[in-house]
Amino acid sequence: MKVSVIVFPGSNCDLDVKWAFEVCCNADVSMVWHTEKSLPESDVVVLPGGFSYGDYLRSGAMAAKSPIMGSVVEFASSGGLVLGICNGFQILTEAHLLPGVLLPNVSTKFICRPCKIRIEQIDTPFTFLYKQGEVVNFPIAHHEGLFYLDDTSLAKLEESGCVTLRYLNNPNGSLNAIAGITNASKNVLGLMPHPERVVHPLVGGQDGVRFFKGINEWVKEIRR
Ligand SMILES: NC(=O)CC[C@H](N)C(=O)O
Repeated sequence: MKVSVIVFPGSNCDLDVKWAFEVCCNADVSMVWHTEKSLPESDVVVLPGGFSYGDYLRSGAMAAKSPIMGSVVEFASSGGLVLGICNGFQILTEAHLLPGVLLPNVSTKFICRPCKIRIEQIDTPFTFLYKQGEVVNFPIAHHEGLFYLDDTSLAKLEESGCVTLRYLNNPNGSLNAIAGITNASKNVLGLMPHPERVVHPLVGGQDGVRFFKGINEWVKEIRR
C-alpha cells in the first residue's frame, strides 16, 4: 500500500503517522511537502496532526490553500482514501472536503489526554475492523476540537450515517459529541483523536492498530 503524508510547516504528527502505517501494515510511505503540486502514486493520502502555519487565522485555514491541496481534492473526488487527523481534520473542513468547522474547545484550554471514543459506523474503509458501538481509547491533543455545524446540516449528517466516531465524555463541547465524520461516499475521514498514538504497547495502547490494518486490507481488496 502506498501512503502519502502531506507535510505542512508546523505539522508535528507526520512522522508518528508514517511509523503507524509502517509498523501496522508495512506500508510504503512518502512524505510530501505542501508546496508540491502533484501527489506521487498513492492509495491513501494523509493530512497529519500539528499546527500548520502556527494555527494563524484559523486552524487549517492557510494549509487548505497550499499548492498540494488541489491534487488532494482531485484525489478525494476520484474516490481515493483521504484521512485527516486532528489538524488534518481541521484542514479537510477548511478545504470543504468535509462539512462543518472546528471551534475552540468549550473550556478554551488545550486538552491532551486519553479519551474514550465510540465507533459509530463500521461501514467505512477506516473502521470496518472494529465492532459496531465498540469503545476504544484514542488520545486527544487539541485546542480547536469543538465540531460545529448548523442544525439542518447536522441532522443530515447524522441521518446519512456520516458520524463515524463519538466521544463518550465530550471533552470539548462538540455538537452531538462528534469526534469524527466522513463525507457521503465515506472515502474521506476526519477525526480529532489520534489513532496513530496507540499502535504499540510501549506508547500506551494498541486500539489504533485495527484502524491502520483496516485501511491496508481495504486497499488490497480494491486492488484484487
Ligand atoms: N494535535 C493537533 O493536531 C492539534 C490541532 C490544532 N492545532 C489544535 O490545537 O486544535
